[in-house]
Amino acid sequence: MDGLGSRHGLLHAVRGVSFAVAEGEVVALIGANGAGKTTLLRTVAGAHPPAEGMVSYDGADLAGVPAHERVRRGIALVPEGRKLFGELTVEENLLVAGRRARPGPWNLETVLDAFPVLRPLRGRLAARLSGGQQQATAIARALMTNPRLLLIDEVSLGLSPKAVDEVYANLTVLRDRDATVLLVEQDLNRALAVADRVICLLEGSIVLDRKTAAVTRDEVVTAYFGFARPS
Ligand SMILES: Nc1ncnc2c1ncn2[C@@H]1O[C@H](COP(=O)(O)OP(=O)(O)OP(=O)(O)O)[C@@H](O)[C@H]1O
Repeated sequence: MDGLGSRHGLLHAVRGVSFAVAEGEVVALIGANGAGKTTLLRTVAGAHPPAEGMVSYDGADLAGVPAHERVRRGIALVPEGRKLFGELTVEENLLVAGRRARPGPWNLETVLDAFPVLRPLRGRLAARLSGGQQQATAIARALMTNPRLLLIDEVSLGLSPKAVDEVYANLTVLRDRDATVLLVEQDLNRALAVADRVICLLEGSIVLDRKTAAVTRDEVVTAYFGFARPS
């Protein structure tokens, strides 16, 4: 994306954001509450209109391309709150997403192989899952579309530590399979552990964009809060 900005009315939630995600890269987007992470992800997915700048994908400007067409081109969003169909089973949620899937390696069987925690739950109503199981189902559902870019909002928000461990085990599987992922994570340690690169937003702008191997936790914390902590 290049010079991307998004607004909520008068509020300039995302300002002049430029970065590219390379194929096979896992990028963690971090920042304090209200930094603009969700708005940025939704703008990339086509769920929120940009106010300026552009999102390009595969060399094409996505201006005016609706969200469903972005899914067809390979951009899948796992939204905040997961948004599963509560009255459908896990398997039905996955199959609905797979109905108009792009060709690719992911189908019901390969997704259940990758996320074995879901196999015994496939007949359970989504509304009856725990938070961690719902997040795993939401990520699995996005995979069913065979995305080339997976956007995951608030990976661990509201989950127990054990559930977060399980979801991150699934993400590690994806990373090892060279999936391209842009995820939003509040938990710095988790973000730094799973991502190849970390981007920190502060009040809508990028204040840090580095490979995780080349950044210290202190540098990330300073960028996150916008100032260095007194020692
Ligand atoms: N629908 C909306 N209407 C008005 N303002 C909004 C709306 N959604 C978000 N905002 C505002 O836009 C700014 C950025 O919000 P956003 O949700 O993108 O941040 P975030 O970094 O994802 O934060 P959080 O971790 O709290 O979700 C915040 O000031 C927020 O209050």
